[in-house]
Amino acid sequence: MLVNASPQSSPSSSSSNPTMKFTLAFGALLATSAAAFSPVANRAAVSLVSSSSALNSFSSTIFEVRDVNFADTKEQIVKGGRDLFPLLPKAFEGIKEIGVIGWGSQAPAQAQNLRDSLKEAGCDIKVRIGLREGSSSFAEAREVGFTEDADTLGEMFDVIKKSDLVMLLISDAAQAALYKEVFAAMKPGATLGLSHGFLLGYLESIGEKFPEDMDVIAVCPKGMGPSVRRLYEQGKEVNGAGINASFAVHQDKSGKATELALGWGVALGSPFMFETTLSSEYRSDIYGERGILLGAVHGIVESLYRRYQRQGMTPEQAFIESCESITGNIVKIISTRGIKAVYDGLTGDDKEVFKQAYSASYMPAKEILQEIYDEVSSGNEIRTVIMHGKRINKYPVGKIDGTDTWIVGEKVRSERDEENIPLNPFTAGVYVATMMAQIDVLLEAGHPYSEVVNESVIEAVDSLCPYMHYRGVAFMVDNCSFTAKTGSRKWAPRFDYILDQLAYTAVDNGKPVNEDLISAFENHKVHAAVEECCKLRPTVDISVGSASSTKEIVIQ
Ligand SMILES: NC(=O)C1=CN([C@@H]2O[C@H](COP(=O)(O)OP(=O)(O)OC[C@H]3O[C@@H](n4cnc5c(N)ncnc54)[C@H](OP(=O)(O)O)[C@@H]3O)[C@@H](O)[C@H]2O)C=CC1
Ligand SMILES: CC[C@](O)(C(C)=O)C(=O)O
Ligand SMILES: [Mg+2]
Ligand SMILES: [Mg+2]
Repeated sequence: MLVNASPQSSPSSSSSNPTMKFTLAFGALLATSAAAFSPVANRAAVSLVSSSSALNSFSSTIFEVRDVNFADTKEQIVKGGRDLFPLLPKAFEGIKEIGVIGWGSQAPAQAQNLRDSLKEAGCDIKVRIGLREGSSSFAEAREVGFTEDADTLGEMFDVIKKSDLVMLLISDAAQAALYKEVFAAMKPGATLGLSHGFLLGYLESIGEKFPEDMDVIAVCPKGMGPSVRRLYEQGKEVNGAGINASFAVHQDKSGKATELALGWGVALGSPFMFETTLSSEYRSDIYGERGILLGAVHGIVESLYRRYQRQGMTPEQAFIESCESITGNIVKIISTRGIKAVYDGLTGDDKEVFKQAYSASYMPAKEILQEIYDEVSSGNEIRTVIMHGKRINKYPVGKIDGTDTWIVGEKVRSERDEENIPLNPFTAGVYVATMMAQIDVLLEAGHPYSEVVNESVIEAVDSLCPYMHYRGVAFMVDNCSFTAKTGSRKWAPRFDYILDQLAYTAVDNGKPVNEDLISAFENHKVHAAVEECCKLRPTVDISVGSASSTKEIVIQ
């Protein structure tokens, strides 16, 4: 968990004054025109890949590439499923050793899923874990069968040297600090595999690139590590249960990079894979986790919990009407029937309350969300994460569930009557407005529906909120990446304050409902896209409560 990843100490710095170089590079990034921050515009700028210079033009000779209509847009996807495991030997052709580097949230899940899937497919590929010397994670990796004796566990650079595919799953801040050594250790012809676009964002910010003689791919699960493992295990009973993943082919020297990326996604158990670029991925991912996935939902719950008590509810009832209403009712409706079903299910006064809350919350939430998107696109948020990595030894991340809200919440959870959790229409209006504002910012920036819906809807309802429901907010946030933990802690209070200060006061002062906003919501194209995405995966309630070989992080 601890990183010491300062740009100053980075071996990458070629300038005699690395701090200055870092600052100047970000300055240059900020000075670039707004158009260049659009993922579509940026695609051309960063793409070194001939075959995927435009999205939705990939092909595969191994997996079926399907056209789907997300709202009014045609996109290409590859559907996953265990029935495709027999195709894995072909997709992983030429790969004999896979090095999974790190043991945070993703690595335990991805390494175990890959090992199981490749074995089931009859592939003779070794999956080996690489960790920094002295890492406390050695013991945890051994517990699930990766051992030095079997030569499936070792020091990270030793593992990197032997691997044909290096899955770099150490924290993003550590990737930024160590990338030069990692590239230098990789053997000729090996592929670099990422689960995030962060490293590209960092390299661009300092005017550097990936070495041009290697394949660079990413498979980015749109859900936290424990859910990637748990749903994979459930997929043994329900074919196709899993976490969707985006994939990016950034460099394709071998001509085999797309097949390998798709094979990796299938082996993880993803119900479907959709194409992105590293640039589009890091913008949407870093943004989404600061928004409705983690930061915004935390801020919404805190602000509503206080509001409902001010209105006379007991702390327990206030928690039920805020947090429980979201995690135990609203997200379940969204997961099975879509966002609009929450609204369609309301009648009479409840519908009016929803409209008031929605109409008052949409713009304040969108203001913060747009600010987050701009901070990510400009490189500022990447810089925040790297600077946080530098401070972390002195100021470790603290617990976020020691407050009254979450202590009361623990009691409520222990006494919960799952069948009778209310759907509070005010809570629903605030939550849905924030989700819609997040969707609109991404669509306005040019992200494809597949990315927008996964990063704003499916991940929230299928992967993250179920953990907040059963284990509380800290469990949800702290099983996410270091990048996400940093951002959620930074932005949650901004949502809390702006909703309290602007949205709830507007309602209390009798501001009329903005009918244009409501009509835009009712007729939004995203509803059709959500419906289509949901058809592509079985509706499975994640078994968060059951025992599993999943690593789960609890900060003491
Ligand atoms: N969390 C998630 O669910 C998701 C994460 N991702 C991406 O996956 C990647 C991995 O993230 P995640 O699994 O969350 O892990 P974390 O961000 O929590 O990072 C933890 C891992 O990084 C290692 N690490 C930290 N500093 C160093 C260092 N200086 N040298 C070597 N290793 C170091 C830790 O080692 P040690 O074990 O020794 O402490 C640990 O294994 C990131 O790119 C992230 O953005 C993508 C999708 C979802
Ligand atoms: C939502 C957080 C995440 O992006 C994720 C689980 O996908 C992360 O960085 O952990
Ligand atoms: Mg993330
Ligand atoms: Mg993510």
